[in-house]
Amino acid sequence: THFYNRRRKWVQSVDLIPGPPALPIIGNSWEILWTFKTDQTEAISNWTRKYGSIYRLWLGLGHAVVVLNNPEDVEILLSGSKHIEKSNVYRHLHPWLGEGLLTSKGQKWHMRRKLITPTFHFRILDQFVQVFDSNGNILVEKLLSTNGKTINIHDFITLCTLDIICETAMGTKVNAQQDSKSPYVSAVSDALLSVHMRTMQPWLGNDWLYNRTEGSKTLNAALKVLHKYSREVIESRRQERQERRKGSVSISDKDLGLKKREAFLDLLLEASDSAGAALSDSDIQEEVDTFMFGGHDTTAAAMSFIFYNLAANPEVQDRLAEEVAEVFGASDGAVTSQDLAQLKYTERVIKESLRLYPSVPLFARRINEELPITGGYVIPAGTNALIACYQMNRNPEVFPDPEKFDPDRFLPENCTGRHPYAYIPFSAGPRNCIGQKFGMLQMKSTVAKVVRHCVLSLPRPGYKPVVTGRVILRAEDGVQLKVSPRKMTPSP
Ligand code: HEM
Repeated sequence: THFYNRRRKWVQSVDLIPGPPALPIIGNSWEILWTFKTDQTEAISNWTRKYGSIYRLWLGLGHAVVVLNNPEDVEILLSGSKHIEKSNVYRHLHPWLGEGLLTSKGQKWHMRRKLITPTFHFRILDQFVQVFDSNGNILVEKLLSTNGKTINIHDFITLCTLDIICETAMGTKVNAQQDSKSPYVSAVSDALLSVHMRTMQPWLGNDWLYNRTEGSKTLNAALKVLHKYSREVIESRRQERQERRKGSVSISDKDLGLKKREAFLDLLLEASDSAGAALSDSDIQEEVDTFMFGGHDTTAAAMSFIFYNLAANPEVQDRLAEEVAEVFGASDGAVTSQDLAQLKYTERVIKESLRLYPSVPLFARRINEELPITGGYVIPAGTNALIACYQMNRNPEVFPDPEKFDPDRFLPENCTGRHPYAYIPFSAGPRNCIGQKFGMLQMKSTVAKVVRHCVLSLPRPGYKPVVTGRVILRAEDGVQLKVSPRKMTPSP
């Protein structure tokens, strides 16, 4: 009776928050599954239009989630250090990422975040600019070799961002752009798809059921390849460091370029040695796998949509091309982070594209202690709070005419007065995206490189990719575009 009364009180406190009528046991999940097929984005957009800035959903089997769309509430949740635990859905990532930065909690997360933050210092990011640049050159070459045929540009960009993250996170080259059929590249794509599909089918949250599916077998096979690769890289790097300390290693000239640059992995090994917080190889593996996961699919999705927006808005593409020509002139010399810092319009284009197509459309926190928010509402302990970034970014009160692609929304003068939590594609507060600066720098470099050499156009007038909310925002059939060479303006 005691349990029943407590449960009843809890259900009542959740139901003080408005929301769609829910069926017994399956709650509102049927609406996602039947009415909206597998697209949570559409479902949440509909509910947001109907219920506004806060509403609750029953996800089935008594699980409740509170969706927050009001920047003030989002700030209350994210700015403090109390509610930093991720929601249960993130456990689908555990088989791949273990308890790395993205999925860990409590003391472990605090300790790791402190240890890893300095590895993203801008001086360290500077040394990656050359990696962005050289991989951008290969991307341009690959894009131009399509000779104006309609392509799914997302496939090309994913291989490029995978090459970049391997080189910067592990200091190794998988040459994905040159060898897209390699077992490593296929394993990344299989693992991503399996995780995406599991999150779309709530009943597969049950491990017993999931372990009997084909998806689980594909995931396990892919993880074997991925984990073996990162484990071997870590082992050999640790050994190399030890030998170097003993002064017995000689590096060939060919390797020198790659070795001189410290990858995140080297910095983690360094930090682990010097901070006295020795991390085991499997601790380091969790973090390296986390960078691999968080650091390439997000930027690939973002850039696919940026290129779509540029193709759909030729005047924006021309203006961006002008800026790139101004900064780089006819020079084909090495790009520096100072050059990239001058690309202000490019930066606004990226921000505006992330507004309409945020790579992480939803993120969620576990509420362990009741949280009072605005309007007299209280989010009860034992629920999850969901930040619906995709929907917040299309709120017409914050972004008038929200479907319009207008990079000037991010001119400094147009940002004044906008609530700082109204636009947070990289999340905000102590548990925000640690790779934000890295991601922005990489996107600026690649977008500028592509627009400098290519003209992007739509496959047919009025084409618009159909988005589907998975863990990372995707276009249903990829992002279809045509690429042709851009005539360089002759230097004066
Ligand atoms: C367009 C690019 C990117 C976007 C939009 C993005 C977005 C986000 C968001 C929204 C979160 C918070 C997720 C949550 O609360 O569950 C996050 C966390 C994280 N991101 Fe990114 N990200 C991007 C690029 C990157 C890159 C390039 C890296 C690594 C090199 C990275 C590594 C991480 C990590 C490790 C976390 C977890 C941080 C923590 O919990 O302490 N991200 N990202």
